[in-house]
Amino acid sequence: MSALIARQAQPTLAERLADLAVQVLIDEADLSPKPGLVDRRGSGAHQDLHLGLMHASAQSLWPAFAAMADAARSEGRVSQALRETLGQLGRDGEAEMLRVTAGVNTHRGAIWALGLLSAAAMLEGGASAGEIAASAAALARLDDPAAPCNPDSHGARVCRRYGVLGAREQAQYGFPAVIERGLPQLLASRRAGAGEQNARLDALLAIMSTLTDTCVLHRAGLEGLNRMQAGARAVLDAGGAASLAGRRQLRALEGEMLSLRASPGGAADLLAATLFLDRLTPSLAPTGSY
Ligand SMILES: CC(C)(COP(=O)(O)OP(=O)(O)OC[C@H]1O[C@@H](n2cnc3c(N)ncnc32)[C@H](O[C@H]2O[C@H](COP(=O)(O)OP(=O)(O)OP(=O)(O)O)[C@@H](O)[C@H]2O)[C@@H]1O)[C@@H](O)C(=O)NCCC(=O)NCCS
Ligand SMILES: Nc1ncnc2[nH]cnc12
Repeated sequence: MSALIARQAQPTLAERLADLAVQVLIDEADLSPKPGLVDRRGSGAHQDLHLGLMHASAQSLWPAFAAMADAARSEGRVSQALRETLGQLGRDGEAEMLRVTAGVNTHRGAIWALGLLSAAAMLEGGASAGEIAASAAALARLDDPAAPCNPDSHGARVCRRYGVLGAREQAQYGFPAVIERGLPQLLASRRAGAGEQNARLDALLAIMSTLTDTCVLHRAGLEGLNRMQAGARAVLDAGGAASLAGRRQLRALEGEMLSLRASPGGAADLLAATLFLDRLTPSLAPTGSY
């Protein structure tokens, strides 16, 4: 093989970021047992979702993530022009997702979070998770005049009704659910020897314990949100997913979520964002690999 062909076969950084974004979506979907969510065991609280659809949806988003990271490479800094390009690419990604899933919303929140983080990771090569999240926040705070205002999205409706902050603000504040909850818990549970799957479940529960997840509010109201947060805290207080007592609490939480039809889709997206930053930070160096 000629040197030229060998060089062309090397994935670009934008392609590696897209690989990683898709991989963490698949890892999130596969992680089991997750309360109320689609996982390897089944569809959780959903009628129209299943694991194969989550995988197909994740794969369909690769071009959108690669294009967002590539746009950030071309622009080289946080700017209004980059924000507008990302908005268009995000909407194109959503359209492709809806085409592949025949209209089911599988990953709208994930496109938002991982799209911004992929672009920010490209801008902030070699930076810490907090710095990448801060750069994503700066992008999210810029207005996108071309964004269609949808006052009837589930998120917009419950934010108005309950006066809470949703996916938009989570990004604008620098992903506190990821930086202050998910990532520290993932690292702490790993350090305590929980095992990788249990550490990821603990990270999800840490996010659920404080997040105003608009998916849960939309389906189960404030009572559902309070029960989700308290139930997730109870699992962690009992020793986490790796402990027998924690598993008992996790089963109880799952029963409650299913009886309320509640699904923490926003927390699931932020777990994917946690896994993205976790795997990205040590590997952004030019020689690193995912
Ligand atoms: C700014 C946007 C995020 C749009 O926000 P908005 O709140 O108006 O819209 P929603 O349609 O509600 O989408 C927000 C999704 O974000 C996830 N989420 C929820 N709470 C939080 C939170 N506190 N923090 C972070 N993320 C959160 C959640 O996504 C997951 O749930 C989806 C399923 O939800 P839903 O459709 O409600 O599903 P069901 O209950 O199953 O419906 P029914 O069965 O009852 O019908 C699933 O997709 C998960 O991903 C929320 O859904 C942003 O999207 C935007 O403006 N995009 C435009 C493009 C752009 O500018 N992009 C920039 C670069 S990427
Ligand atoms: N595993 C999952 N189940 C249901 N909704 C989701 N949204 C993102 N991940 C999800």
